[in-house]
Amino acid sequence: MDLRSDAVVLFGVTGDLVAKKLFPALYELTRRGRLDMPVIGVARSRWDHQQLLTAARKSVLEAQGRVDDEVFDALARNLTMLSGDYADPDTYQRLAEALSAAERPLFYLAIPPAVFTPVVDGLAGAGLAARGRVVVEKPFGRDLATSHELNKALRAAFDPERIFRIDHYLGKEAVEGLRVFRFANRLFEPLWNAEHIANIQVTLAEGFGTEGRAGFYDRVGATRDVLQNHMLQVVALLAMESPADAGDDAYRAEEIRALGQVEPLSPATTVRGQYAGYRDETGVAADSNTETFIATELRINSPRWAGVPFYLRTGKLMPSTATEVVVEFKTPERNLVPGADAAAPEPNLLRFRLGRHDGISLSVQVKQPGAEVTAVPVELPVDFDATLGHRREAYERLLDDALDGRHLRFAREETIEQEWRIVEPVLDLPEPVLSYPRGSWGPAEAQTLAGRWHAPTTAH
Ligand SMILES: NC(=O)C1=CN([C@@H]2O[C@H](COP(=O)(O)OP(=O)(O)OC[C@H]3O[C@@H](n4cnc5c(N)ncnc54)[C@H](OP(=O)(O)O)[C@@H]3O)[C@@H](O)[C@H]2O)C=CC1
Ligand SMILES: O=C1O[C@H](COP(=O)(O)O)[C@@H](O)[C@H](O)[C@H]1O
Repeated sequence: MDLRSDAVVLFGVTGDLVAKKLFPALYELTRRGRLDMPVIGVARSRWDHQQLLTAARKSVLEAQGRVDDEVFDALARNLTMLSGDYADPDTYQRLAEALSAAERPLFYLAIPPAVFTPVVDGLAGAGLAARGRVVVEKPFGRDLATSHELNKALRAAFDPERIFRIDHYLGKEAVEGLRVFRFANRLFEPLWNAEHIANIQVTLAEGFGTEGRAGFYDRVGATRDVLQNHMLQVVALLAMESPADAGDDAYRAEEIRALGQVEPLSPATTVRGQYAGYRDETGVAADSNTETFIATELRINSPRWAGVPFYLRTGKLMPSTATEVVVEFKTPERNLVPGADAAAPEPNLLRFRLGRHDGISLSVQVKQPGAEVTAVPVELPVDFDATLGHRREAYERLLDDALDGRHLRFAREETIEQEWRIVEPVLDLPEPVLSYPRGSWGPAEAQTLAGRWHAPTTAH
């Protein structure tokens, strides 16, 4: 492993991501003795030191419900603020002075994608890129062509080994756990194919709207925000073949191969929606055609998945907040035991809950009590919090990894390129988005796409 970084620079320290995820991650790393180094917050806003500390404390309090003063004071001693314009070379000169004692700073770009390249250029101009690592947030570019351009700009400034492309779903224990479920259980592997699986559904539902990020969101939309990255990453883990060995490179190679077999999405089997009232939000264009919801059907050209649709849907202001995969198995070849009301028995459903209350459940048929022999589904649930105890948050794990120069849980360039290739046909479609009521599962047209969507079981 490479030497650990010895300073952190957070570009966009006044922003939503830092408030929601990065301050709590820094606090937790401090608690565990993993962050005794300078942390410099950079922004255009002219925050003083006290404003920075107030924001950091507030965000820890909101994330955890309490603040341990001893831990927070240790973090606060390392925090400093640097305000400046990203187009002004003076900003980077002042940063270079502040980092004069740091040999391996980590630069975290928690800023809108449009500013990634100017900041990378600024760091290179001040001689900071040569000895630093850079963490780039998603979405990585706006499409395949711009992701190539961004890679070019990053590679011109940073050694490839020092570039870390975040897809924070890779840092989630439950998402990483898909790999364990698939390859550490003999039970399901013989069934994991078109012969036994009817369809696979992935839902990333959010019960909230743009939460003050509408200006950013309106330029991005649901496809670029989460479908292109988080959801396709989950699909890759579900669909991949077993790797040649247990090494990380072998796993990543299989993921890339699986994505390479995914057909580009088709507008004909895609429904885009926008929640009612979205255009009235500050920062949203009055005639915005940005989708806050997308549902689509994905197909994989491989013997394992021939004829098996993967249905994906994501949206803001849905009935609940949940990220869930449902694997729907085919029903028995012969219908010997009817389900309720003499209908065919329900299919077995294997659910992976990947959100905050993560876990797994499997529905199986058991005998309905009574004189008749009929089937009724029951759930075999596992709740990870209750069974496995507390696990670290994704951003804490990823920040820790990046500080150590560990790439395992970061997205590869080829993965991101495949993801853009897959979504490209449904980006910026000219057809008007369909309006949907707040708190619904999107436009009516999306309801029939999957035949029958399985609603997530978690609401939190
Ligand atoms: N928020 C989230 O939940 C998540 C965000 N991300 C990604 O993280 C990155 C940051 O997201 P988020 O924090 O939500 O973004 P914000 O919209 O909150 O922006 C972050 C900061 O960037 C600065 N900024 C805004 N616009 C510009 C601009 N045009 N030029 C220069 N600076 C600007 C602002 O600070 P100031 O004006 O003070 O300089 C702002 O506080 C994005 O790439 C996003 O995709 C990824 C996962 C989740
Ligand atoms: O990257 C993003 O992800 C979050 C959802 O992440 P989760 O860990 O809460 O499931 C989403 O809300 C945000 O819009 C997007 O930028």
